[in-house]
Amino acid sequence: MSSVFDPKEDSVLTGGPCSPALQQAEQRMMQIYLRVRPFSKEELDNDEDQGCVEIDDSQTVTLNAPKGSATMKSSEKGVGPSIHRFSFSKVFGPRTTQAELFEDTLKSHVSDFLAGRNALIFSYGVTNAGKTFTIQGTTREPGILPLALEATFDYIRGRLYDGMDLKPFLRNAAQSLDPDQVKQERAAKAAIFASVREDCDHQRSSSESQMSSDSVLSASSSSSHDQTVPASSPAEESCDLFALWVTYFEIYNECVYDLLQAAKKRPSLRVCDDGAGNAYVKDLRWINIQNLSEAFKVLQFGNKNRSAAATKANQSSSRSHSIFTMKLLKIDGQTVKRVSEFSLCDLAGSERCHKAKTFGERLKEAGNINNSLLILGKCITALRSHQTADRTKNGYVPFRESKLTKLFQAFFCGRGGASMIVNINQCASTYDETLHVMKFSAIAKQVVQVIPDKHLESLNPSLFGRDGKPLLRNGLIDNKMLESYLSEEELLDEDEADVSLLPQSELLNMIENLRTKLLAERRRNLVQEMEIRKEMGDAMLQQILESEELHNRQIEELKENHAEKLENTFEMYKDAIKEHAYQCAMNNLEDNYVPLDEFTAEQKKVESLEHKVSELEGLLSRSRGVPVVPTVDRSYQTEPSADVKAENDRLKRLHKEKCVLERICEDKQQLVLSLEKRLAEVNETLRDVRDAFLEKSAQLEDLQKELNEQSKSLEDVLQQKNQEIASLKDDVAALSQQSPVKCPAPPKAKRGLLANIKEAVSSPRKGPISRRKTTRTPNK
Ligand SMILES: Nc1ncnc2c1ncn2[C@@H]1O[C@H](COP(=O)(O)OP(=O)(O)OP(=O)(O)O)[C@@H](O)[C@H]1O
Repeated sequence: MSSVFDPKEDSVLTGGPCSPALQQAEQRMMQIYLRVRPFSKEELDNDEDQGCVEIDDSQTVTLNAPKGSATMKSSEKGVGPSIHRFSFSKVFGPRTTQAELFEDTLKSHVSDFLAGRNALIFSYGVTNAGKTFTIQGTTREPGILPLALEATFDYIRGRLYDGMDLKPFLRNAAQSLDPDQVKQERAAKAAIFASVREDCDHQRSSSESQMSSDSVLSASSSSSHDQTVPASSPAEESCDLFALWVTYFEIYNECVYDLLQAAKKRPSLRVCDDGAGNAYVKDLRWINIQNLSEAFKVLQFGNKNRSAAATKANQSSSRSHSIFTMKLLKIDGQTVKRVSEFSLCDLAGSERCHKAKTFGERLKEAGNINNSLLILGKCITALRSHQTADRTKNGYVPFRESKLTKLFQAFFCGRGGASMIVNINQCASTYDETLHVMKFSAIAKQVVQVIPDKHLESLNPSLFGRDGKPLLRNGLIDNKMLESYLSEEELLDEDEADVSLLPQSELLNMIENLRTKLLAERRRNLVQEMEIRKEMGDAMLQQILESEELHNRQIEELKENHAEKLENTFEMYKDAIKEHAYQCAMNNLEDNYVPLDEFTAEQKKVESLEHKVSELEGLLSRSRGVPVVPTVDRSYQTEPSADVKAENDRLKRLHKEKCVLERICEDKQQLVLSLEKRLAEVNETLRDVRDAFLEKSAQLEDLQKELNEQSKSLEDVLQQKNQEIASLKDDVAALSQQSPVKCPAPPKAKRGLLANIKEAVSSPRKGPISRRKTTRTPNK
C-alpha cells in the first residue's frame, strides 16, 4: 500500500478567495526543503541502512517502512500504507554540500533581507537528523548561518555605519542612543569578545566540531558558493550606510534566555507585543557587528551558553530552540530608512521519550520541546485549513500558546518569507518519527504566505501619543516623546492599547467586553489544554503500552532462549554421563576379561586337583583308621567356608572396635574443644585481671608520688617551725639574761604556749595527748 502527499493535487491550495489588497501582494507556498543526511559509520555497523529513504527525483522522496517499525505493523494489520511518497520544494541528498544547500535555499532569502524584507529559516526534524549541522556546520563545513553572515558582509562591505548610536528597537523600529548608552553598548560587546578570546586561548587546538571564529572565517571564505548578494542599487551606493545588529537567544522549557548575557544565571525574558501586533523579546541584548569575525565571535559565545545534553540518540543534542537574528538598518545620514530582519532558528529535536531514553529533567525538556513543536504543528495545520475551503473549522490559530509560535506569528502572517529545512536521517530505528516529521512538513508545504508588496517603512509600528502625533520621526522612536506619552508598562504589556482618553461609559463597555472575551478565551484555553493533555496522555500511554509489549516480548524471548540453552546443556551432560559409563564398563571388561576356553581349561584343572586332594585325604584317613568322609563336590557348595566365617567375624569385630574408637575420639575431640574454650575464657579473664592490675598499680604509683610530695612539704614546714622555735628560744634566753629580777612572771597562758611549743619540738609525733600532758604541767 502507498500514499502520496502532493499539494499540487489539492487545487484549493494554489489560490482561494482573497481581498483586492492581497491580490496585489505576493502569494506563495511556504518553501519546504528536505535534507537527507548521510549514514555515520556506527549506523552502518548497526545495520540501520535498510533502504527506508529513496530519493526519486529533485522534488520527491519515498519512505519504505522497515520490518519491526510501528508503520509496518499497522500496514500488516491493514491499518495504513507501508510506503509513503512526499514532495518538497527541493530534496537534497546525502552528498549535498553546505554551499550547495545555501545556494538553493537561502540565496533568495538573503537577497530579500538585503533588499529590506524579513525572512525566517527554521530547521525541523528528529533528534540527530542534522539540524544543527545544517544551520551552524563545522569549522570545515560552515552551515547556512555563517554563509548568510558572509553574504551580508559581502553586500555591505565599504558601506558600514561605524557609529553605534542607531539601534534596533521593538520588533521593527530603531532608536537613537545617547553617548552613555553607546559606551554601555561598546562595553557589552568588549566583554563578549574578551570571553571568546579567553576560550580560544584555552582550546586553541580542540576538536573540529567546536566552532572557532577564526577557523570558520577562513573556511567560509574558502567555501565555493556563488556570489549571492544582489547588486546594490545606484542610489544605495551613493550615500546609504548599513548597520548590522545581531542577537542570539534560546527557548528552553518554555522560557526565553539571552545567549549573549554573560551572567551565570541568566534571567528568563518576557515576550511582549510592540503595540503593532508584533511579538518581540524584551530586554534582549543586541550587539553591533562590524565584520565577519565579530559575528562569529558572537555566535561562538552564544553557542557556549546554549542548553545541550547527551540523549541516547545524539551525544550533544540541542535541548532548546535557538534563534539567531540579524537586523539590518539602512541609514541615510542620521535617518533610519528601513529595518529588515533575518532569523535562523535551530529547533530542538522532536523525539519520543522511550527511544531517546529520557528521564527526569530530560523528560520534562522532551515534554516542553514536543509541546511547542505540537503547537507549531497545530498553527501550521490551522493556517492551512483556514486557507483552504475547509471553513467548518474555526479560524483560530493558536500562535499564542507557545513562545516559539508567538515569535514566528509575524512571519506566518505575511510579515516576511518563511522557509523550513526538514532534516532527516535514513535510520531504520527512527523511521516512525521520521515519517511523522515528513507528514508535518507535507502540511506545512501547503501553507500559503501572503507577503505584502510594500517596503518595510510602512510596516513600522503605529505608535501615537495622546495628542495624536506619531512617536516616530525619520524612522526613529523619539525616546523623550515616548516617555512623556506612554509609561513603559503601557507600551510593553501585551495586547494593551492607549485607552486613557476614552469616556467612562465606553471604558465600562470595553471592560465588560473584555471580561466576556477573557472568559471565552479562558474556556477555550481550558478545552484546548485538556485536549493537549489528553493527546499527550494518549501518546504517553501508547508509548508505555508499546514499551511494555516490547519488554514482554523480550522477556519471553529470553525465557525461551534460556530454556533451550538449559535443555541443550542437560542433553550434553546426559550424553557425557552415558559416554563415561560406557567407557568405564569397557575398561572393566578389558581388565577382567579372560577368554572362555582358558577359563574352562582352568576350571577343569581345579576340578581334577580337588578330586586328587579328596582322594589323597581318603587314603590318609583310611591309613589312620578314620572313616572316609565322602568327597564333596565343592563346585556345588553354597555354605560359606570356616575361613570366610572367621574372616567375617574378624571384620565385624574390627568394625566394632573402630566404631568404639571413633566414639572415643569424638568424645576426646569434644573435650579438647571445651578445654580450648575454657582456656580462651581463662585467658580473657587473665587479660582483664592484668589490665585491672596495671591500672591499680598506676593509681598506686600516683598516690605514692602524691604522698611523697606531701611528706616532703610537711618536713619543710616542720623544719621552718623548728627554726622559728630555735630563734624564739634564743630570744627568750637573751631576755632572761638581760633582766632576771625585773622581769615580771609571764602570764599562765603564755607559759602554756611556750611549753606547748617546746613539747611539739621535742616530740613532734606524740600528737594531742602529749600536748595535753604538757599543758597541765604549769598548774602543778
Ligand atoms: N549532511 C551531513 N553530513 C555529514 N554529517 C552530518 C550531516 N548532517 C548531520 N551530520 C552529523 O550527524 C550528527 C547529528 O547532527 P546534528 O547534531 O546536527 O543533529 P540535530 O538534528 O541538530 O540533533 P539535535 O536535535 O539532537 O540537536 C552530527 O555528528 C553531525 O556532524
